[in-house]
Amino acid sequence: MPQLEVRDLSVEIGGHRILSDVSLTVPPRTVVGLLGANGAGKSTTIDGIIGYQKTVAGTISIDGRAVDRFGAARRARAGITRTFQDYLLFEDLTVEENLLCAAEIGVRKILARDLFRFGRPSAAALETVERVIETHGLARYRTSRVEQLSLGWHARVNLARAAAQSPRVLLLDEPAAALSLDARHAVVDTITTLRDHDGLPILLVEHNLDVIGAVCDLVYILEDGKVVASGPTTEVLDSDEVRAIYFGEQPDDVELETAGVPV
Ligand SMILES: Nc1ncnc2c1ncn2[C@@H]1O[C@H](COP(=O)(O)OP(=O)(O)OP(=O)(O)O)[C@@H](O)[C@H]1O
Repeated sequence: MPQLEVRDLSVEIGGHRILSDVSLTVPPRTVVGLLGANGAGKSTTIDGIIGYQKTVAGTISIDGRAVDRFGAARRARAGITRTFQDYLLFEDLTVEENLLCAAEIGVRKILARDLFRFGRPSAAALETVERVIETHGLARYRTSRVEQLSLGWHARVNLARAAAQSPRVLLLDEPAAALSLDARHAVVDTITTLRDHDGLPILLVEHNLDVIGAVCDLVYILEDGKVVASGPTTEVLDSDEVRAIYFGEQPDDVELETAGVPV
């Protein structure tokens, strides 16, 4: 089972240090929350891991295999898959077709732009799509165009599409942002399935503490581009130090609702 290891990752943008020596481990079958106030460096960490953001120092490995010298495309082929806060689904294609595109990319180790080269879907991709539809309860919407679906179902399809790519490591960037309570529950269900059924290591950037409490086994707290606390979720979130740093409030004076961003 794969594990993601990030050691001493540092990023500079325009001469400013944005991340300083960020280290984190995402074990298999584990959801690790990456938390912090706006501007703490969460998205930059994800961008650094996928190879989208140049790093000035640090190592990244999957299951002991270093990938930090790879470009973004090769890291994707090595199994690092991310989702975006903007879902970037193909709205005019069906759920099944969206999943098929992702599955084909995963099976053939190609980029999205190369999809048009292949006339017929591969048997392996079709099989993957069936598995994902079944696992993530998408059967009744398989032939619906994504544009016909509610925001909650967009969120589910977005996560299922990542699963269809057969990742070895999943990086989820605020999958529950701007969703209703019901839709957030759907996201929690889907992430739980990705962890328990697919056994994936999952790094989750999230602000909503209900979602964090429901799915994160471990959390890391970032502040000004540095890890300032880490450990089991309740232990970290309940510590006076983290409550003071992260919520900007005094101990015993904190309502655990949101972490700096409106629900
Ligand atoms: N391309 C860029 N140019 C200049 N500064 C940047 C750039 N990208 C990020 N930053 C800065 O780096 C810091 C970290 O940004 P980042 O987006 O990683 O934070 P975040 O924790 O993901 O915040 P949010 O929760 O708002 O998404 C911020 O101060 C941001 O302004």
